Amino acid sequence: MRAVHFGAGNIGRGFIGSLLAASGYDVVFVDVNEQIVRLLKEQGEYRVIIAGERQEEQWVRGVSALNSQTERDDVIEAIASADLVTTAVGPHILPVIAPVIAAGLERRFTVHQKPLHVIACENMIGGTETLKQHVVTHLSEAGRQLVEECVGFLNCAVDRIVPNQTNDDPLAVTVEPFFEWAIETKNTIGAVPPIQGAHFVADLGPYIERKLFTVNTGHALAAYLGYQKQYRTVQEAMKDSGIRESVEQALRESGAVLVKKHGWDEQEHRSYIETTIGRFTNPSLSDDIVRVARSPIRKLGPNDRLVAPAVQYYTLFERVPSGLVKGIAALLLFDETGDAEATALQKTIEQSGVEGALVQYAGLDNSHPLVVAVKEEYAQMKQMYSR
Ligand SMILES: NC(=O)c1ccc[n+]([C@@H]2O[C@H](COP(=O)([O-])OP(=O)(O)OC[C@H]3O[C@@H](n4cnc5c(N)ncnc54)[C@H](O)[C@@H]3O)[C@@H](O)[C@H]2O)c1
Ligand SMILES: O=P(O)(O)OC[C@@H](O)[C@@H](O)[C@H](O)[C@H](O)CO
Repeated sequence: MRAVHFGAGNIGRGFIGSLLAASGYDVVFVDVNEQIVRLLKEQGEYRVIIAGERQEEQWVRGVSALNSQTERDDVIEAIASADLVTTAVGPHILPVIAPVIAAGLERRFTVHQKPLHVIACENMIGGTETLKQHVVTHLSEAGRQLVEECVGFLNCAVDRIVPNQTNDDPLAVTVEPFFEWAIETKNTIGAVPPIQGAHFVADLGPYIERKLFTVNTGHALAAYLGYQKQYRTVQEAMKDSGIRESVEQALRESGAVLVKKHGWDEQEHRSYIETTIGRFTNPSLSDDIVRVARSPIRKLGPNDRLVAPAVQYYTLFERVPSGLVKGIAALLLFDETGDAEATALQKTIEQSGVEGALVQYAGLDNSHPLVVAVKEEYAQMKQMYSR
């Protein structure tokens, strides 16, 4: 079996590539990072270090790599003969890789019409569906028809904390022990792709929301509040009792939504939250706040980790969720100059105010009670944390 995986970064090497190789796939990584591509080609293997109480190492073997910019034709051929195409590139890169995936599919259809599955492993609701929409715009009419018959685009939820890191060996990647990969079976063509350790579910909705609105919501609170208090890592921020209490408050709020909406068992969900907080405090990991806080405009989106649970909480319980509001206000204060979205967000706030940013990026009506609450919280925080 052959898998073509776009994005040989943290989650690509540290999670998806490792699980696919363990499942018997020859993994071909596709990336634009020249050094990583060269080393993967030269070495054909890399190390995953599992940072638990004991450090364990796993070797991922039998891998190769291609550069999507300079070896486009080879990427097309690899897709033509693949059984699985996966991605972990970041939501904003999906439209960038869509043309080469479409070209690979067109090439494939001229040779054979065997089933293929595509799975985008990004932190977003409907990630693979979004990728499909981008891919389809680059296909011929015949290609579009064949995609419906032969290519299963499967949404998924992917969970493993893999911090940014610099290692002596640039291919080695340190990961947390926990992982979860839930894949929706709805659009499979024939049998589900054999992936050891993945969890196949008929309806991904409850799983992606549980993950995004717990792990990523809590992470966002820790990162944006931690940034204001000038901590460097999530682990440092979580030692601050005020921040930890805000994280817990936000997760009680998003948890109330998840339990009511999806029928998750309340006790089970409480223990899911506890496990999540334990993961944030893992002393063997050092996760930069700036990584977790990255791309604040995306994270302020109406379907993302802060605004979606906050709006749903307000709709279900007719109360403003104070923890989530703190997270949104702190996000609006995130002004890291190395982050292009943070810079753009600060510019919008300068020009249109907090209200303008919430209308533009979060899709909120300016009369929504959340807008009022976020504005108040933002003003207080700005005063408290002004540097
Ligand atoms: N790191 C985590 O803890 C984690 C966990 C779960 C999900 N995710 C999700 O996985 C995705 C990737 O995150 P990450 O942390 O691995 O990021 P990353 O920056 O470490 O990796 C992204 C990789 O994509 C590559 N890339 C960029 N443009 C490309 C292109 N045009 N073609 C091919 N490759 C390209 C980059 O060079 C990089 O190697 C994101 O959607 C993220 O939300 C991350
Ligand atoms: O990848 P992002 O930018 O959507 O979110 C940052 C982190 O919260 C995220 O990468 C987590 O580490 C990951 O989602 C854990 O599974």
